[in-house]
Amino acid sequence: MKNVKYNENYSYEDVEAICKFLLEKSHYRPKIGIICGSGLSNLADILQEQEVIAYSDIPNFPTCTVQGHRACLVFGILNDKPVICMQGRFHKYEGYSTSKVALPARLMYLLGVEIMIVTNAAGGINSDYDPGNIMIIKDHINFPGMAGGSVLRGPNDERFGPRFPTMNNVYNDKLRELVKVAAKNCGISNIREGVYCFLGGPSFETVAELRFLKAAGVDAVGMSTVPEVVAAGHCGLKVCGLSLISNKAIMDYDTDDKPNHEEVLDTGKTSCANIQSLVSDLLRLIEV
Ligand SMILES: O=P(O)(O)O[C@@H]1C[C@H](O)[C@@H](CO)O1
Ligand code: HPA
Repeated sequence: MKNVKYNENYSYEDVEAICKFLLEKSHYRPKIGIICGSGLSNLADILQEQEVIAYSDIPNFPTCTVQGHRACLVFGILNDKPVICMQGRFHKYEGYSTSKVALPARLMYLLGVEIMIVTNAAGGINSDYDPGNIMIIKDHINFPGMAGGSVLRGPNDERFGPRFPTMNNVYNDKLRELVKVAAKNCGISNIREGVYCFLGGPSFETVAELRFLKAAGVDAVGMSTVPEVVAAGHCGLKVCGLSLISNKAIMDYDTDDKPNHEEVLDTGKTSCANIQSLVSDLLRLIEV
């Protein structure tokens, strides 16, 4: 068990101090930020002229407790654009405070990032989805948020954003269109677009829960991303969300199949090249 601090609150000044540390360490001033999901840390491997900083070397920065999250922050160049890439996120189910889960988005905002590309591994609920498919997130259902567990719960610091931010078009429509163009350019034919549902985890869903989500219009289910997206929308970042369908959700009682984290990580390995080329071409297309 790592010696992890779970409950610290990250005030504006705390995020600012981390930002200042990074700006002193790196000459990069990225306008695009990437968060790598489970098993997707190798997305950062495509950055050139890398400056890698371990989370453990950043004062007052959280660590990752989940396998498949490398816990490094990578600055570099992708298709001539400076980028910051976080190899590992902080999930609510790890026991972290809401402000810690919001930290990646808020840090990117203070660093001057304008576009946040957020990735995750997710279970495919839509019966047309197969492991290895990439789903462009069109919208989300924030189950914990709908029940009072929003990442924005608590006193609002107006320096990050307003008390009542809109989430309309939070998954920016222009970026979604660019991903489709990039997919075509890369020969990725099985690109999907759908609704991602955030659940608290860490247990995988029951068959009854999955059937409920399917009836509610959910295409893919996961345990992350939405808190970061809500925090990003709060501070006015444009967001592009990509789910790698790592496994098919098991909606049947008559099977011994079970979802598991190893399968999630394995799909990350086998689909890495596709995600890398997609994100790389997306960056070429983005104008910032
Ligand atoms: O960080 P992400 O959402 O990519 O990770 C998913 C959700 C759980 O953390 C884990 C389950 O295997 O993968
Ligand atoms: N359910 C929830 N989260 C997930 C899954 C899943 O099937 N796969 C990857 N993350």
